[in-house]
Amino acid sequence: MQGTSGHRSRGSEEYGVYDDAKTYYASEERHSNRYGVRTRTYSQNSLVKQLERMGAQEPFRRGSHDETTMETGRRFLVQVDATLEILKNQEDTDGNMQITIEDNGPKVISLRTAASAGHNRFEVRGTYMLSNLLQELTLAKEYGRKQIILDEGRLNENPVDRLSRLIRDHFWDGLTRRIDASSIEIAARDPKDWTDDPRPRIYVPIGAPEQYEYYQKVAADRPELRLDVQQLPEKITPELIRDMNDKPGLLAVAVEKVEEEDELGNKTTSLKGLPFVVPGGRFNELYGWDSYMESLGLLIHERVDLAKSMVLNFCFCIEHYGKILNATRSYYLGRSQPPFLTDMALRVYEKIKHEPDSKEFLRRAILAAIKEYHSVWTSEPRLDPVTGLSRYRPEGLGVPPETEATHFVHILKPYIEKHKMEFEEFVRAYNYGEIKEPELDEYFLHDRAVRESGHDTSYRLEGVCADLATIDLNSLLFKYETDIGRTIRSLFGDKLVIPAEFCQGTPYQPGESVSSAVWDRRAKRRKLTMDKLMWNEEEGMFFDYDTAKRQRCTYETATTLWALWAGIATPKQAADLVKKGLPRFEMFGGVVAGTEKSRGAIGLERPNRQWDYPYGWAPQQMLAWTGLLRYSFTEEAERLAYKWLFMITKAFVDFNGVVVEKYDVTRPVDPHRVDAEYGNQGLDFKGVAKEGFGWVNASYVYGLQIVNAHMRRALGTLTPYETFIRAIELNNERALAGLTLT
Ligand SMILES: OC[C@H]1O[C@H](O[C@H]2O[C@H](CO)[C@@H](O)[C@H](O)[C@H]2O)[C@H](O)[C@@H](O)[C@@H]1O
Ligand SMILES: [Ca+2]
Repeated sequence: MQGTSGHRSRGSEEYGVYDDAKTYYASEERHSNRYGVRTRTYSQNSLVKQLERMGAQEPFRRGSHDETTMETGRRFLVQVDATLEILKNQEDTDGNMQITIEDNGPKVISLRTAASAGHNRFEVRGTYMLSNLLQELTLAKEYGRKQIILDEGRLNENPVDRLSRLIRDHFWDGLTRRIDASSIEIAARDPKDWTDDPRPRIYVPIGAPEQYEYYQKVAADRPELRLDVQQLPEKITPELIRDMNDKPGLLAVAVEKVEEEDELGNKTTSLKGLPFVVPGGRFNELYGWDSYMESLGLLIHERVDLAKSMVLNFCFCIEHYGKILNATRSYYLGRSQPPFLTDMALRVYEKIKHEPDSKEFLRRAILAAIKEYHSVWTSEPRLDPVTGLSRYRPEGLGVPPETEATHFVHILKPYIEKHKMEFEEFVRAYNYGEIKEPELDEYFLHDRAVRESGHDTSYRLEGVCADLATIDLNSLLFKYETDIGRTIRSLFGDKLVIPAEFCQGTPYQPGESVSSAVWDRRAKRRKLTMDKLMWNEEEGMFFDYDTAKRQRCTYETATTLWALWAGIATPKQAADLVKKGLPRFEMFGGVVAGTEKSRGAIGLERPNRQWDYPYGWAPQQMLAWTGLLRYSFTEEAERLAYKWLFMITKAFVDFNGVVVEKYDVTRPVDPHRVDAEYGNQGLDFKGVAKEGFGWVNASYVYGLQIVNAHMRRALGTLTPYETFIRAIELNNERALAGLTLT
């Protein structure tokens, strides 16, 4: 059985070229038996074959036929340490442990062939193959191999296949966490913990006493972990969240009961954490909207277990913390993130509906979403009582502790100078109300809202976010309303009873039942209000609405396309959005977060913000594609997906397998280079990338389902979109000219 993909069967002497690293490198036999081992190739996966099919020249010399056949492929006999040394000294000329197009080595290394018992040599050429060699050798070394028999197929693999395979077999597992004795030290690690003693710490809600007991036992059994276990009080206040800044920690999520047996056969019950996928890099906890995006990729890869358990973790968060959290760390307790629970639960349900407990799973998720809808999104302060629209407006106190150290320096500098204090001294005094600065209070009210919006940060939102009924949030709530209504009607006989534990913060009494009609009315009302206040007929786009100034905003944001995803646009509005709106956001690498005009001039005093032009983010792409398809704009969805996938694949090929958090979608050569705010995540690896970045991984596999087969092949040969489309048009013209009608 091959890792998680499971699509290869193997006889005792036959191995898969594309086995996951563990299967490939853990086998002693495969790498010692030079002659007995047969390796299957998947010729359709080979870059060589792709090039041949296109009539293009191979970028490297092929060896003699006695050493390679289409059946087996060429194999190399490689001494791991020595070859790694040569690669590093000769090819990694800038010494960053990656081989990229920026290295100036000779770009060629000669390897011994396995079939000649190391007698003959064959040259491996070019950045892509050499960087794949570096990646493979780094993995081989990690598995303790001194010598390997390496399939050439792993070096010249079609890059689309290689990246999809890495995501499926490696990246998801690399990003999966579980909060229990098996790996709590990994889940608890927090690169954003800037305190002097960043020890592992877990906060357990008052309603989960078994978990509190369990983690205390883990701490006692394994003192070397220095695990600090704390129980949260029942009421979580802004003051409490602020006080926890000195002792930041992980927040407990859902667990399941499991039976364990010791050596003597005694059975005991223990707890096992429900797994979740983290975004990656500095973000090592369960995030709100990242999880939804990740689940789209996980479901394609048949990792339903993971997507399902993330839904259950969200239910736990709503039940115990009152909301789906921005993420599960103490400093995120006061705020949420863009809500996607209903769509996520329905997609999981689609996959598991044949299972006996699937209806119960969906019922719990919908009940949790109803509670979240009322108690978080449509009650004050997030609700604007005048319009009935909602805003990102979380509660909190003081300066968010998790950002990079320099993030607020330019904001706080005048106040620090005014009070003649050191930076940290001022932050403390301000956080604890010893210094009153109402203007700063206002700034941080909006800053918290920006972070809740997921779009942290952007000039669209800075200094105003808590007042904005954004097109994104209100589209998402419209989707909640329609999803909840439809689910109650079609799956629960138009009657859903609200149990006591889901009533708090809602208008319902325990045992009261709800029907779909009220949800249909809510959706209808929201749509009418959004049409009236947010739609600009002339511009052909929805805009945010400022509930304080009572006026429509003018910042052009890609979130206008979320109206398509949610299904809130009429067919005419959708056509306008595509005709007038979309061209403003379409760049070389896909959809940009906002337009250059709206961002305005940037400079030393007004630095770049990561959710503005020229940056593009995975969720914006995925929602745009899905929305366009929903309204049958197939060509546009395919084109945008192609551009995004091309940019990611090209960076992956040219930069040693890199997959990052966000991209500069206007930059064809090195789009992964983003220096705004905390920089990019996913860049920091030695030799081989192990995780990619959660939502970009998902966008890659999701996007590959959007483009057609022809496009997928063209992506594999790194054909830029313009070249691809010209070839298609030429072909069409020829076909048209040759068409004879009888
Ligand atoms: O530490 C700074 C901020 O980091 C997070 O925001 C960014 O990463 C998140 C995880 O991928 C993502 O959900 C968000 O859209 C990004 O902007 C965090 O969510 C912020 O609250 C935090 O202040
Ligand atoms: Ca390098």
